[in-house]
Amino acid sequence: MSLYHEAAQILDTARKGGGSFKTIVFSKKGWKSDGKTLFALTTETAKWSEILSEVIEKSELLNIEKQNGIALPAKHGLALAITRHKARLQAELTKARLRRGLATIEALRIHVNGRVTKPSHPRWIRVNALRTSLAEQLESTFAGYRRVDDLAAVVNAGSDQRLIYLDQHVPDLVAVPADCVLTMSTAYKEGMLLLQDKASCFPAYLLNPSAAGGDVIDACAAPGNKTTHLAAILASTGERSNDTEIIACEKDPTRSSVLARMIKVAGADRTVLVKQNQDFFRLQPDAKEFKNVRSLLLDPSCSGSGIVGRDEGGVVVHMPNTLEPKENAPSRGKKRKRPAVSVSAKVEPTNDAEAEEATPELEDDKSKLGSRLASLSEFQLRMLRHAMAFTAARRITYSTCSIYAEENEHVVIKALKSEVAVERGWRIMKREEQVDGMRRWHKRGDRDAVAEVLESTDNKDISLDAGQIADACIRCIKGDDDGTMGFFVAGFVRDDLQGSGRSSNNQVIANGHSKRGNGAIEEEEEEWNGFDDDGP
Ligand SMILES: C[S@@+](CC[C@H](N)C(=O)[O-])C[C@H]1O[C@@H](n2cnc3c(N)ncnc32)[C@H](O)[C@@H]1O
Repeated sequence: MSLYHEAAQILDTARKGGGSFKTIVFSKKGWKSDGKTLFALTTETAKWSEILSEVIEKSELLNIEKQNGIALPAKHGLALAITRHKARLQAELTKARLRRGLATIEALRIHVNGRVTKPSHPRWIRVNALRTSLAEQLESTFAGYRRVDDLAAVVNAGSDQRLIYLDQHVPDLVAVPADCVLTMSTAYKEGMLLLQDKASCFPAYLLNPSAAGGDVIDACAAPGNKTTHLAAILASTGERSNDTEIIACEKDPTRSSVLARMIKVAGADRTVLVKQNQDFFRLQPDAKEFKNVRSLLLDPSCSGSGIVGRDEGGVVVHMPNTLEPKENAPSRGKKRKRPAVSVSAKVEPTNDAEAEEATPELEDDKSKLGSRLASLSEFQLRMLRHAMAFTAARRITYSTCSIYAEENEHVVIKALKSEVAVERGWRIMKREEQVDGMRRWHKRGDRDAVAEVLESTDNKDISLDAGQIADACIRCIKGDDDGTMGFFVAGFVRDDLQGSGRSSNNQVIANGHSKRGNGAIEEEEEEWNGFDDDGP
């Protein structure tokens, strides 16, 4: 039975946002079951989970089989419990099929598989203002597309429908059905179109670099989605002085060369100074080179928990409503030591030996996640404090593609309370101070998460309350109707600043040595295959 218990654990972890099935299954060693079998079983179960949940709910199986999931004495197999209710379950399956207007079980199977291959996510495309314009692309690449005013129409489009939705928050951003293949188009290959999730466009847009003037540092830049977006914003405002520079840092050597290539393909190399293999922490905030840095974009490594899993086609794991564990419900089984665990990992183990194994693994995963989040958030906070130390800086955005408050609201509050923030007068960028589209964006920070850290210590240096700070933070929720990945962004501003001079080099620095020359990186020309969204 360990296959089913292990699959249940994986489904439960995925349901709680713990990553894609592929990541959960293959990043862990020590499963008793074969990894490929586990992967196949969990993805199939997830696909069918909507139908299964409906059938289980309507058959009231869980009310009959106790409140807390299917609990079985050791002598029963799980199959026997299901067999006992076979007629009831079959009747509900038939009803579920008929509710969907499907004549046969084969048609239902095709329907389920069809839903999976069609993700509930549009394909977001940023039109790169450095190379083209939205109007130009609507008349060329998207000439055969029908414009719609409803994102849902794009998400639910059939595979042969060519629809386009112009985003209402971020300029130059469009959505098309996920199965529209644009990677073969000339516009894509020439860097006019960039595949970038809507949420991932928020940081550069919120930073609004022209508002502060001066140079901009992108501290964690590869593969370069946000760097090229910054460059495009500067170009489209028409306010860019020839001197304004974006300094893009990337620590990882492999990702550094990807960044350099993206900058070039996107046509941002006249504005962007790429610092390859550069650790942001090693930049001296008071160095002459950075005396004109007014804005910093921080998009550091994070848990990546907001990224929409691609391996299972955006499958959501559904659970029957009646399965929510009831805390005081009695558990079954003679020697059970813990309350029943119901399935998504909620089928109880059929014998006590398995119960002893299954539960600690769940606890172990939780504690592993906890320590991972603790070290990530410590690193993220250090990044923010370092950014706040740049002498002339007056705007910062901090973002993650994480769903966890530990990496988001908690980091924001700790940064606001830090010595450097207090000394230099950094405060949160209030909602009313944000650029139009971000001010209008409806999903804001988690007030309870803000309050948890804000109210735990002395707050004399923070004038806003938890509600105001949460409202200043921006969130995107993975898998909801907005069609974005899970994301978080907050802005920081500092008011009392004197201006200073500026530098004007377009150069590439590799391994700390600068190579001057039109910003171009001398490397062999490869065919441009573009980038997907940024990873964790
Ligand atoms: C979430 S990704 C950035 C995605 C990027 N902003 C984009 O939109 O395309 C984080 C990046 O930060 C880099 N990184 C991590 N620590 C760093 C450090 N100390 N200095 C500079 N880069 C760092 C990682 O190698 C990774 O490429």
